[in-house]
Amino acid sequence: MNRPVVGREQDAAESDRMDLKDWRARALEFEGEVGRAIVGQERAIRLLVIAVFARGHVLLEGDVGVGKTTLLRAVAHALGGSYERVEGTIDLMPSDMIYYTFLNEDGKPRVEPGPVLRHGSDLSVFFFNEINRARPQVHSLLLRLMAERSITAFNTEHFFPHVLVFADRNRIEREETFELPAAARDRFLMEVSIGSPTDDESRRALLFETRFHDVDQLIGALKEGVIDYRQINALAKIIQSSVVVSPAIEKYTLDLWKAVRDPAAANVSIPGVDMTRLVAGGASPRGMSYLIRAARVSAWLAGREMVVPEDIRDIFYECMAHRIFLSPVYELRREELVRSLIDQIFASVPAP
Ligand SMILES: Nc1ncnc2c1ncn2[C@@H]1O[C@H](COP(=O)(O)OP(=O)(O)OP(=O)(O)O)[C@@H](O)[C@H]1O
Repeated sequence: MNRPVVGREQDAAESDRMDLKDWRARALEFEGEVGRAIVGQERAIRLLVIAVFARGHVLLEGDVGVGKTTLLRAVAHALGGSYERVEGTIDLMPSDMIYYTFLNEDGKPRVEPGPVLRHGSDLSVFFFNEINRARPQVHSLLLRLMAERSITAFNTEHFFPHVLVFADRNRIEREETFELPAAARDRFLMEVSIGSPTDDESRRALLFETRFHDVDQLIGALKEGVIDYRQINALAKIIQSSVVVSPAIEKYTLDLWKAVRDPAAANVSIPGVDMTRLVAGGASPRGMSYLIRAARVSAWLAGREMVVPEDIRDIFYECMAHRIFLSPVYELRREELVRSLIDQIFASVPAP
C-alpha cells in the first residue's frame, strides 16, 4: 500500500519525508523518552501522546506533587518546543499573561512580553496550573488561545500554531475558585487523571533514586526533539485522513452517543438512579468528533489502519466525562456515576 508522506510544515524537503509507519516508530520513541522521566504513569503518558498527535488540549486531574510539571516538561523537551507554566491566582489578569511592566535601571518604564508571548510561535506546551483559581476574564483569553491558537496584543495578532494547552483544576481547595465555563471545558480533548504510583517498584524508585529529585537534571537527560513539534500539525492531518472508520464503527459511535444523551431510551440502568433525570446535557458534537480524532490516533499508535471498537472504548471516559452534565442532585456523586453510566452503556450497546 502506498502511504501518504509528510514533510515539514513550511519546508517539505524530500529528504525529510517519511511514511506513517516511520512516524509511528518515532511517536513510540517519543513516548518511551517521556516515560524515562515519569514512573508509574504509562496510561497517562499514552493518553498525552494521543492528545499530542490529535492536536488536542488536555485537562489534568491529580493531587499536588504527583509529577504533572515533570511530565509536561518532558513532553515539551521531547518535542523540542518551548514550555511555559502559569499559576492560576485570583488576582491574575489577562494582561499578566501577555505582558509585564517594570522600571529599568534608569527608572524608565519598560514593557516585556509575558508568559504567552515570550516564546513566540515556538510555544509548544502551555501549562495552566490551578486554572479554576483564575477569573473568568483569564478563562476567555485561554479559550481564544485554545480555539484559535492566537491572541491579539499590542494591536497585532500573534499565532501559536504548535501550542497545546494543559490545565489543572484544583479539586480540593474549592474556596475562591471559578469553575471553568462549559464552553472552555468542551474545548479540551480529554481530562487525564495523574495519580500517585501504586506499585512498590515505582514508589521505591521515586523515593530512593536521586535522579527523580532534581527535575532539571531529569529532563536534561532526555533526548531533545525526538519528534519535531513543527511537523506534527501536518502529520496529524495525514493520520486523520488515512486511518479508516468503517460504517460499522460509525454506527457504533452514534449508538454510544445516543445512549449518553438519553440513557433511559437506550435501556441503560444504574441501581437507585433515575435514568430519565441523570444526564442534564453535554456530550457535544465537538466532543464526539474529538473522540473519533483521538480514536484514529490510538489505532495508528497500535499499528492499525482502521479504528476498532476498543479504540473508542479505551479513550471514551477521558474524552467524554468532562463534557457530560449531570442533574444537580447527582453532581456530588459525579465520578462514580459517570463511570457507571459509561460502563453500563458499553454493556448495553452492541459492538460490531
Ligand atoms: N510519577 C513520577 N515520576 C517521576 N517523578 C515524579 C513522579 N511523581 C513525582 N515526581 C517527582 O516529584 C517532584 C514533584 O513533581 P512535580 O513538580 O512535577 O509535581 P506537580 O504535580 O507538578 O506538583 P504541583 O501541583 O505541586 O506543582 C519532582 O521532583 C518529580 O520528579
